[in-house]
Amino acid sequence: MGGAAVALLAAARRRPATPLSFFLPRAGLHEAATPATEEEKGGTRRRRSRSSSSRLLGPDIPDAWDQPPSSVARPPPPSGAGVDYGSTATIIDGKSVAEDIRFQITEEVRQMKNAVGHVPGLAVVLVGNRRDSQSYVRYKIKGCEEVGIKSLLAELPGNCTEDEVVDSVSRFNEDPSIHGILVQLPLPQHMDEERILSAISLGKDVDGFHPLNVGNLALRSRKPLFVPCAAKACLELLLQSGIDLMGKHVAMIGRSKVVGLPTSLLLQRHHATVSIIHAFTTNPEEITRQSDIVISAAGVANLVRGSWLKEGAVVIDVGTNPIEDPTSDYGYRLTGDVCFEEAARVASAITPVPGGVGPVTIAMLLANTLDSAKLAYGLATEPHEL
Ligand SMILES: NC(=O)C1=CN([C@@H]2O[C@H](COP(=O)(O)OP(=O)(O)OC[C@H]3O[C@@H](n4cnc5c(N)ncnc54)[C@H](OP(=O)(O)O)[C@@H]3O)[C@@H](O)[C@H]2O)C=CC1
Ligand SMILES: Nc1nc(=O)c2c([nH]1)NC[C@@H]1CN(c3ccc(C(=O)N[C@@H](CCC(=O)O)C(=O)O)cc3)C=[N+]21
Repeated sequence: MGGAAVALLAAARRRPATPLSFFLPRAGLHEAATPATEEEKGGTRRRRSRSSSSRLLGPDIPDAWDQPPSSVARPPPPSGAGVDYGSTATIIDGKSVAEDIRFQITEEVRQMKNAVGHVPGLAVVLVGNRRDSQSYVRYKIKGCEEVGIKSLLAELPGNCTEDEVVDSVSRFNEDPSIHGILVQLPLPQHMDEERILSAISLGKDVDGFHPLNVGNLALRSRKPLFVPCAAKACLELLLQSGIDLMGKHVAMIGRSKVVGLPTSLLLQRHHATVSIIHAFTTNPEEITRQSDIVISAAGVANLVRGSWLKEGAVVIDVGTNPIEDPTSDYGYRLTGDVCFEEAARVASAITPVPGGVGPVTIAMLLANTLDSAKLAYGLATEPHEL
């Protein structure tokens, strides 16, 4: 049986800059299934890209570690209304990439059901009632439904105890129909995130946040069972866009466990030269301006301006930031870390928000869950190549 999305990474690694050919014959089907975006409907269709935390400083670390400079949203750039930005960048279509991955997963789930009589199972643990977390969990469950993966949701109140969360994780650890467990982050402040994430059985850690999976991702001689989904999504979008990473200079903005750290590690496994920018970095613009690829996961709207980019750079915008928008039904809309209109004038390719990294992150969660089930049912003997 062919690998899931992860196998794509492997294929692309062997043949860098080569389009991922087994997706291509489905172009017709894809066109039929994908409704036109608002932009496309408006007749301004852009080119699609189809070609394809541990204490590092020891115990005497200053308190300042926990008090980064305030990272509030930057003031928005001047309104772009009516201005011709002369955008030339290829828009990397994450929705379409995600759809292709889900198609492949659906087929593999069907084959699994025929072969062993079981489908993969994902359990999601949601603590508290943050609206953004509830939405993200909904997307994950909807994604499971679309590809035939069984999903279970454990919802706990925000004032529950840490032990109750660990108990919930333990029950899923023991359930043989569950192959992936995801604890939605952030957890309420009174909880020890590290303890809860470490309670997830290594073989079911489809988020890839277990310290052993993170450590194995960092070590060249080792292979993690699972790589965090947002990191895989960034790599997938770059590789599917035909971008060869070997020797490329990548600026990674953010160093969190969820995005920045694993992405920087995965990029190094693909032989990129990685500069990590964080809240204490004094010269972020200088670093990004020297970079062939800029990946931003700071959670700060409008952080990356057009002037931060080298001509022709590739921009992957992971940031998903709600900003007030009285014209929207909900009173807010999502925007990335990158000032899109400015960046699109300078970059050669860029991911939009929404519709860029996000949908691919969800698809990667489904891929990791499928991979876990394959290992559990003896349909694969070791993790995919990264
Ligand atoms: N599209 C997707 O699939 C996903 C999107 N996201 C989005 O990505 C963004 C980041 O998420 P996450 O990593 O969980 O967030 P965290 O808040 O955990 O991490 C943010 C990182 O950005 C750094 N940072 C903050 N402000 C600045 C700044 N002004 N300049 C440079 N670096 C800065 C921080 O530095 P320091 O370490 O010094 O504090 C930190 O390393 C959010 O918008 C989130 O919603 C997240 C996951 C998936
Ligand atoms: N244990 C855990 N694992 C995670 O992977 C994890 C997490 N906790 N906590 C929160 C962050 C955030 N995250 C996103 C996933 C998908 C979209 C996504 O699909 N975004 C859509 C927008 C959807 C909309 O319109 O609301 C898009 O960009 O097109 C966004 C953000 C995963 N995270």
